Amino acid sequence: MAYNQSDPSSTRGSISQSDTAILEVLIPGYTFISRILLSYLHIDLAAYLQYFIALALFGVSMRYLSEYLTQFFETYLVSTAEMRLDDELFNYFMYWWSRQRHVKRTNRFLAGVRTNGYWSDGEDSDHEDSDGEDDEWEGGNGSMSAESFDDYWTKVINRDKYKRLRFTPAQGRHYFWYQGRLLMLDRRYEQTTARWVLNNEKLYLSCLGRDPSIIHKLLSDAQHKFVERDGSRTIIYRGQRCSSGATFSWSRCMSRPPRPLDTVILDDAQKQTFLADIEDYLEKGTAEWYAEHGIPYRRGYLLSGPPGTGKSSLCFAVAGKLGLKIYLLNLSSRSLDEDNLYSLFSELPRRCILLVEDVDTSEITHSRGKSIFPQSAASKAGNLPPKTSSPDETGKNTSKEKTEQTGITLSSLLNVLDGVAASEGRILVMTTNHPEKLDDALLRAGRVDMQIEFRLAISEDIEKLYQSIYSVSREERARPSPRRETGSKLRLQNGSADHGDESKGTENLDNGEAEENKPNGVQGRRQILQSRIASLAKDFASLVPSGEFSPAEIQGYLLKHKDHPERAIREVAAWVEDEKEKKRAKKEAETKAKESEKNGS
Ligand SMILES: Nc1ncnc2c1ncn2[C@@H]1O[C@H](COP(=O)(O)OP(=O)(O)OP(=O)(O)O)[C@@H](O)[C@H]1O
Repeated sequence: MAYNQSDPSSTRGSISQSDTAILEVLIPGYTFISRILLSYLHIDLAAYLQYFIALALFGVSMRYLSEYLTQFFETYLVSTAEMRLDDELFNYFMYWWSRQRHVKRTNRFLAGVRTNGYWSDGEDSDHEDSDGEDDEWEGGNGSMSAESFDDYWTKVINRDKYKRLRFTPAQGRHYFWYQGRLLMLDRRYEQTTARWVLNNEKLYLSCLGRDPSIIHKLLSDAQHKFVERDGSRTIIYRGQRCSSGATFSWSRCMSRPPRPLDTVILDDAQKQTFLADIEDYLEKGTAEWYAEHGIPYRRGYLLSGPPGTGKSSLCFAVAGKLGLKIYLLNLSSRSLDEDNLYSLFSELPRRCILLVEDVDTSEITHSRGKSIFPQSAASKAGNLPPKTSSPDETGKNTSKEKTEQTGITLSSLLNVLDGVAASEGRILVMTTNHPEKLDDALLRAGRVDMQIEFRLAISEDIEKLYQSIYSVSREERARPSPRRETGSKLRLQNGSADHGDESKGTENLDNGEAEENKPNGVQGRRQILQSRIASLAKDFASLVPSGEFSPAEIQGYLLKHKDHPERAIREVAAWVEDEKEKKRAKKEAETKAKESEKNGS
């Protein structure tokens, strides 16, 4: 470029006016800056321009090169696993991570006290955090003096004040060693436009080399640690919107100790039939048998009966006995639509219990009056009560309205239950207080293969309930020492059921350690206690009318006297009268409300 002395712009260096204009576009303010530099510092920017351009080009090419090299490195020389927040693996990994020593040394972490996130799901946090503190409470001789309660309670309250701190890796990259290999964890929060998604997180776990086996090993180690922690607990999942916000998925909501089947009081034959049927269904070879006969491998049960009669308890106990996970589905969820329902069903594992509680509360399951399906086998056999009313008959609930209210229709539900694309291997358990409200199509054989009717407690059940509340537990009976004996709290009088003053001649097993050395030691005393309880149970059952109260109501009453079996007998007559009166009053109020509604309309 020629240097032109006559041109005033030539003072800006050996570039033409058009070049300056281009530079002005590329670097806004170039003319102004170059003039300032020239006037005050006598620096001609144009003289250095080629160096600046070369530097910029070098910078850009280095950036592209580094991006290319990083991409090349990550694609061909690094193995990476991606974990999503709504996948259980995310929890496994976080749990594993929290137990590693390097976590304590890391200087970037996310700290919080939230107990319902990641691995500490609901109840689990208690189970994980208690660290045997209950042992301290039940230690000693088992006597429950006011002082020992105060001590215990102070401890509990103090512990609850200080929620456990939880540390998880902060957003960004973390390097750590695992089995002699350097690994990298990258935690990222990804942007989402969905309003309801709070936390769209992902974890990326990488190792050097194209062989990802060390990652597989770590993840399987994490899974083992997590599953071992669960032990024999029954795990419960809930269908809910997943972190991406678009679909529904199953997320673990809690785990509970398994409930022994014999604590569910129900007609023995019914209980055994139910269990045997499920066992037969899960037996080796059954799936092949179904396939050979062209029958879809699915089984459905309907547990019906008044509230508080043990429907959910039976399902939970069976799941615990067979080690099955429970998947809870709420059909009334407004955000659940047909596609989500399909995706939830397709995600069900092969062996699990799909529990739909109170199925009648979702309007879509109600009878449509005139069923387009043939009458169910169960109804034909007379197992189901006749239908009393149909929402369609009143003209109030059309199928369109039902869809709008719940997001799914009966036909989509029927299709996921046993349509062509329906999942196989699961056990469907539906519970209801009103089987008569349910649509025939939902109850037809293939969808519901067995119905179990639960009843209000009859004398036999009442006796069993009493025994189960006051008897020494199985675990305690097996234990040689009476240290943790629940029975030790029982206040019983000598001799048979005595309805007198319990403070006189009260017998308990508080001094069990010393008693063990006596000829008729603790075991003998326990047997005596058991037979006393059995005889008291008969007395109790004779005072409670058969078939009037649910097991839940009786259990509720007994719990008020859980340490006083004889007092429970003494006061039961008054309780029965009181409850009857309440029920009468409630019924009257309902009848009046109905009548006034009738008169009003
Ligand atoms: N048959 C039973 N045997 C033992 N316990 C029972 C029984 N029925 C109810 N209970 C007790 O009553 C409580 C409620 O029981 P559960 O939830 O199983 O009743 P449900 O029939 O499912 O009630 P709902 O119809 O209202 O859902 C539980 O604490 C359970 O221990």
